Amino acid sequence: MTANTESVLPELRTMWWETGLRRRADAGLFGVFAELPALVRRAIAISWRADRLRTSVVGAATVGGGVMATFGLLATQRVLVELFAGGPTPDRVTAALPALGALALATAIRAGLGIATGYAQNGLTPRVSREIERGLFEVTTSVRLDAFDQDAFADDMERASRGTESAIGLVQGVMNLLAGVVSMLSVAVAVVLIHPLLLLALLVATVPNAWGSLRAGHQRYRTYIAGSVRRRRLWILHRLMAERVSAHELRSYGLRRFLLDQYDRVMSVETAIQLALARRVTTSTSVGSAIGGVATGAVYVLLGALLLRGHIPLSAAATCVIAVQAAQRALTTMTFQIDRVYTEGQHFGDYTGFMTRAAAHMPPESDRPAPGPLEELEVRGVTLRYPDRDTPAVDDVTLTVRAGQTVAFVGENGSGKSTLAAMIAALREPTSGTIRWNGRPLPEWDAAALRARVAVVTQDYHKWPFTAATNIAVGDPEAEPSQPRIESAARRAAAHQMISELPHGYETLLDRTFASGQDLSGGQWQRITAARGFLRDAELLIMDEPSSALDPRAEDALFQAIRDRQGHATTILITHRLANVRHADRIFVLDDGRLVEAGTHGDLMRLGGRYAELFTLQAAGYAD
Ligand SMILES: Nc1ncnc2c1ncn2[C@@H]1O[C@H](COP(=O)(O)OP(=O)(O)OP(=O)(O)O)[C@@H](O)[C@H]1O
Repeated sequence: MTANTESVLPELRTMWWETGLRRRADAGLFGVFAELPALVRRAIAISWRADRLRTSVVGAATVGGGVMATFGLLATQRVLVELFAGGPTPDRVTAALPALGALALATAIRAGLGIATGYAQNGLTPRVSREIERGLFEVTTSVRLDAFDQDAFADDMERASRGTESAIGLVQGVMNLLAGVVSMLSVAVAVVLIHPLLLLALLVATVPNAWGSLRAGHQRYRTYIAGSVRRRRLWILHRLMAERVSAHELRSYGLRRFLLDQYDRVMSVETAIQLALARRVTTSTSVGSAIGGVATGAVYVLLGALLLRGHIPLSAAATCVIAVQAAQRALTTMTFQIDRVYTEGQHFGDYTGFMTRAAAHMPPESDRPAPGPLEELEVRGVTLRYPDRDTPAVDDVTLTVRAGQTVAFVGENGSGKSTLAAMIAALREPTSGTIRWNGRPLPEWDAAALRARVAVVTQDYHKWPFTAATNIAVGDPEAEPSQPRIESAARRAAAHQMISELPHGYETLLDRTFASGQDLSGGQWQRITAARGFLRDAELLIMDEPSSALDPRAEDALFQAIRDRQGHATTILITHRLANVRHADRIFVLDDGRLVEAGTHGDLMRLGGRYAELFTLQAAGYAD
C-alpha cells in the first residue's frame, strides 16, 4: 500500500499547545511589548487572588534585592576608591574595610532575599494551580451537553486545559521579569550615582544585545511554527505506532510497513528543513554575538575616553565594568522572560476566553421546584437538529409514557432513538417542542432533582478507571456506597458472578493503566454499566442498547430484570433485538427522526408496517 502522506494525513487543526507560540511568531517585537503591561497586571492579579501573603513576600523581596544590588555596587565603588588612593597598601586596605563590610552585608542580605523569594514562589505555585484548575473543572463539568457538539467549543476547551500551566508560567515569568527589571534599574541607579555619563556606557552595552536576543527568540518561534504541520503528523504517527489502542489492528491488518513508510516520508522532509534552519539559526546567533562583542568593545573605548579626559576616576570605570556585566546577566533573564510571559499570556488568554464563552453554555441558575414521582411523561412536537446537520435527528415527535410502563424505541441505525432518549433524560434540550414531566416542561423543574429520578444507561458508556464496585456505585453518587446494594444491582445485570471471579472481586481496578489493573470484555463491561443503571431503582430508567454485546444467558437475565420493573417503575428501552421488546406496553418506531408507528407488539405486527418488516426479518434468522 502506498499513499502520499498529505492524502493520508491531511492538515490537522492547530494543536492547543501551539496557539501561544504561533501568536508570538506573528506578533513581532512591538506587538510583544505593547501587550506586556496588561499581561503583567493579569499575572499579579492571579497571584494576589491565589495567595496575598506570598505575593507580597515575593514583591518585597524582589524590590529589596534590587536595593541591595545598588547598595552593593556603591560599596564596591567605595572599596575601589580606597584601594586606588595613594599611601601604603596596609593603610589602603584598612581604609577599605568598612566599605568591604558593607558589601558583604549587602551580598548576604540579597542572597537571603533570593532564598525568601524562591520559598514564597514554591508555595505560590500549587495555590495558583488550584485556583485556576478548580475554576476550569467547575465549568467543564457543568456546561450543557450540547456545547460539546460544537467543534469550536471542544477545541476551545482543549486549549483552556493548558490554563493551569500557563497561569503558573505567566506568574513565574512576570516575577522573574520584574526581578530582572529591578536588577537593571538598580545597576542604572548605582551607575548614575557614581557618574551620570556611565549610564551612556551601560546603554551602549545592553540595548544592542537586548535587541539581538529578542530577535533570536522571534526567529526561534517562527522556526517552530514553520515545522508545526509536520510535527503534528509525526505526533499522530507516533500514537498510531506506539499505543495500545491501535496495536491490535496494526498487527491484524499488517499496517506496520505502511505506517513506517509514512514516518520515513515525513521525517526526511523534516530532517532537510531542520538542517536548513540550523544554518539560519547559527548565522543569527553569530550576528547576535558579534553585536554584543562590538557593543562591549564600544563600552571599553568609551570608558577609556572618559578616563583619559579625566571625566571619571579609575574606581568609577572599574565599577562600571562590573555593572555592565551585572546588567548583561539581568538582560539575559529579561529577554528570556519577556518571551515566556508573552507566550504563556497567550495561552492564559485562551483559558480566560474559554471561561467567558463557556458561561453561555451554563444551565440557568434558578430556584425551580423539584419534580414529584413520575405520573406522566409527554413528548410534544419535539425536534432536535445537531449543529452542521441538514436534517433533524429527531423530527416533530409526539408520544406519551405513563408511570409503570415499559416502552421501547426501535428503528434503524441513525433514526434518532438515542437523541430522543437524551432529551427525555434532560441531557439535551429540544430545538423545538416540549417534554413535560407531570404536565410541566422539563426546564421548569430543578435539573438536579429531576436527574435524581432518572437513571440512564448510555450506548457509549464510559469505562471509569476505578474498581468494579465504584464503577457500579457511580450510578448513584449521592448515596453512601453500600456493598449489598452494589451486589444486588450487579445480580440484576448478570454481573455478580463475573465480578466475583475477578482477581480482587469487587475491588479489582478496571483500568490497565494501573499496576494491578484489569480489562474486561465488551459484554462484561456492558453488564457493569447495566448494574450502574439498576443501582438506584430510578422511577425512570432509560436503557440504550444495553445488550448489544451480551451472551444469550446474560441478555435473558437482563431483560428479565427489566420486565420485573413493569407496573411499578417506568423503563424506556432502546434495542435492535426486537424479541426483547415483545412485552413492552408500547413500542415507538422511529424512521429518519420521525415517529412512524406506535402500539403493542401485536398491534404493530397486525399493521404489517416497518416494525413487522424488521421483526420478521430478524425472526427469520432463528427459523428453521
Ligand atoms: N453529537 C452529534 N452531533 C451530530 N450529529 C449527531 C450526534 N449524535 C447523533 N447524531 C446524528 O443524529 C442522527 C440520530 O442519531 P442517534 O444516535 O439518535 O440514532 P440512533 O437511532 O440511536 O442510532 P443507533 O441505532 O445507531 O444507535 C444520526 O444521523 C447521527 O449521525
